[in-house]
Amino acid sequence: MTATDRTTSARVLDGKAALAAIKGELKERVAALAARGVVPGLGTVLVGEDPGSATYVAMKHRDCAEIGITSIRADLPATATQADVENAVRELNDDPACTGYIVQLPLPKGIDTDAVLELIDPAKDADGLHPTNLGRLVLNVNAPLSSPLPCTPHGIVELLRRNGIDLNGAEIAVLGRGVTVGRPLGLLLTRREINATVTLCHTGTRDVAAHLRRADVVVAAAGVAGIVTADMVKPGAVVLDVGVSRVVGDDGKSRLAGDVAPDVRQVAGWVAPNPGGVGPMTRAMLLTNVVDAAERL
Ligand SMILES: Nc1nc2c(c(=O)[nH]1)N[C@@H](CN(C=O)c1ccc(C(=O)N[C@@H](CCC(=O)O)C(=O)O)cc1)CN2
Repeated sequence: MTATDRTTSARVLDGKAALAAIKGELKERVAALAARGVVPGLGTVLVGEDPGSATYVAMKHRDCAEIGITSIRADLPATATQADVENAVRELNDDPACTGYIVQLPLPKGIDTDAVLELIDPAKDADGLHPTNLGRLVLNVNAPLSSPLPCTPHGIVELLRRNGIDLNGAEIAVLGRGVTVGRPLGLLLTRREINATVTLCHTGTRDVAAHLRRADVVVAAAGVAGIVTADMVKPGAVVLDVGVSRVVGDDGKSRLAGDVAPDVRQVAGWVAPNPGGVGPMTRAMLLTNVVDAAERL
């Protein structure tokens, strides 16, 4: 199947089903590690009270419990200083029970995120966001990677692969240039083994719709509710909804909304919904990074 084979209504890229399958695969690898006396342990650093971040961290630890990964939590108050956050990172670097960890993003205003990420031991970087690991993603264009990949970009590629969608030669428009999704995704998709052509659209792009309409695959990671509408999508294209934002509905109630408008389903060949598409894959790839790192010990 190619990226733009036409179907009458969009088929669903089911991230929850893929997550369940990946958990089953990882459970076996964790059992094999246990036989070697290695227990993988995921650490998380959560700063502040953001309810979204708290939910994601809780889900990550629930996933770990299901497959036999130990959990280590460092929950800091919103008043935590740069030094407090950096100390939490140093403790996880030094903790032998922690084989991989993440700093949940975004960090509260006033915390220097780059400085915190740089302190992470690259061998324990379960998010693939340390400069060394991002550098390996840039440099190893033609070599198999043995370093962790950022979870959402890797999850997107894995979700497409598991659904038989071939990216070789595909035109892919990525909307959003953030450090957790858009920018590393562009780097990953242009690696030789994936071989896609990428247009990375952002707030400085003059005619976003024109770029999206040409694409076999659209990845919407702008964090602007409903920014991708049906008229911007080529019939039969694959559309992945990654961005999340909070909107106030007609009833005055606040709710979460993705970047992709509902009418896109009538035009697209495949849609990764939000929720239920790429989000669970982010968690699946985090678990994969933790197990990979433990296997390298
Ligand atoms: N350190 C990181 N911070 C953040 C990352 C990241 O990869 N590393 N990505 C996002 C948030 N994120 C992971 O932390 C994340 C997003 C969504 C989901 C998920 O499973 N979503 C579910 C719905 C969850 C719900 O009920 O609200 C879905 O889409 O079905 C997991 C993780 C920003 N920060």
